[in-house]
Amino acid sequence: MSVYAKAADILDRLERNEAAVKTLIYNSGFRNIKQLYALVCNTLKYSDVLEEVISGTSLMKEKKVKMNIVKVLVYDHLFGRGLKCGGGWKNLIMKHHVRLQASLAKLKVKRKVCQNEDLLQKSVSENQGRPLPRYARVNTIKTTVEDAIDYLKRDGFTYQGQAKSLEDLGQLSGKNFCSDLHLPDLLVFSSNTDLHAHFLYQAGHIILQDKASCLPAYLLSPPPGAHVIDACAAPGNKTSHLAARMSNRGKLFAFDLDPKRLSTMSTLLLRAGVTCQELAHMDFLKVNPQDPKYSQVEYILLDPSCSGSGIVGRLNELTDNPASSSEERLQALARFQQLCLAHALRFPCLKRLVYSTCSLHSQENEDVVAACMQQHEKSFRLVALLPEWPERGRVPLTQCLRASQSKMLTNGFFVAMLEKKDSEEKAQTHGLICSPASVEKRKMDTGNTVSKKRRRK
Ligand SMILES: C[S@@+](CC[C@H](N)C(=O)[O-])C[C@H]1O[C@@H](n2cnc3c(N)ncnc32)[C@H](O)[C@@H]1O
Repeated sequence: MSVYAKAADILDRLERNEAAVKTLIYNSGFRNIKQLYALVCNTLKYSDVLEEVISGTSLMKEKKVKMNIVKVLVYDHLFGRGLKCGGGWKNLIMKHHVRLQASLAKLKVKRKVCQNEDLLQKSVSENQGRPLPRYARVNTIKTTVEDAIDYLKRDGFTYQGQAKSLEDLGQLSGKNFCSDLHLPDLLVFSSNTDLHAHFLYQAGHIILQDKASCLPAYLLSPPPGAHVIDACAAPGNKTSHLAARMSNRGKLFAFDLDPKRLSTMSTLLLRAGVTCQELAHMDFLKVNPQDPKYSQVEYILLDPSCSGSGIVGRLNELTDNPASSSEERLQALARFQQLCLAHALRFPCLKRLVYSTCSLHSQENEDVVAACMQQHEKSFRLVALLPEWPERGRVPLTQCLRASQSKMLTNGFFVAMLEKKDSEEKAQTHGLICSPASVEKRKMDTGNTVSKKRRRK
């Protein structure tokens, strides 16, 4: 039986509640379990998207076709690796190819997204448990926080002032909104607020960005006029945030390997009024740190590809499978992340670097940073970040920050900041690091073993 027939059969059985997905797959007797697992799980994740796309065509009016076989075929055709079959099924899909593409494009316009993945996240997150508040970062290149608040008030929203606790964020309802308690340019709305059609978003005055993903540029905090690298930049929310921190002055070199994501990024930066960027379709690992072009680069933001396990609504129970977060895959990602981090530290004038992921796995977070620090501890220190942020990196790396849905009402996230030891400009000057007293207190609270070792020395 082909993988498509097998996957459709498993979807039928799931609908009949015959067993859990993993059980059905492992008991299927199919030779390539990994391939089958990926196809079934991805079809499930895209299920409502697929149904809507298919309903925009006359595919289901064809004789003897059933929904689940059509779903797996359309999944692979539109979102997967392309159909790996011939004969009747391929002919069927190809006959409806143009309609399918048109229906997909229509759905993207309707949901106001550019990427297939965004379609997925939106559809999945809408069906998930406790919803997160909605965050909007005020784009200070185009407006001020005060003007954005005034505009929203005139538009029927009720401003509640600055939040005093995380509970204030979780309790927002209706058209109430507030300023965030940690990040100064961030406004917080109730979970059912959709600002995609709002003038402030359409005009680039606000950027709809999860709170945790605002941390890297906020913490790196390059001053106006600085030379900065955004190493893995697309689709560019953090790039536009960096530009705002730089008051749109200086040089912002942004690299990405994916041309489609880069083109989305150009649109996003244009809307945000960013002009200090220089985008390059390039492998960051091949960017030469000795190139005179980068001789003044003092700040690097490194937000490399990761497992994405922190994204709320990714159906973690499904993605926790051999195809997506196997130890093998995590190790490959961690190797790539380590290479990027080591490469970034080769830029001769680097003063400060922020490393971030939207992963929950310590293999991609603390382990990557700890391995790098072992190699570079003579020249770089790990900066202890935001004393008021309660969720910390896992011991011993409590200088770093973590964020999670349950504790911080954000997507799962990790941030570390490395600073050159002889750097004249200290993060302290930006008020972004812990005072010595609060670091000491946290060391005592967490039993920071690194600090203990240092003390022993
Ligand atoms: C987590 S995403 C970055 C998100 C982005 N920082 C933002 O906030 O919008 C990781 C990006 O790294 C890019 N990437 C992966 N490998 C790369 C490499 N070797 N060089 C440059 N970019 C790379 C991917 O195409 C992807 O767009």
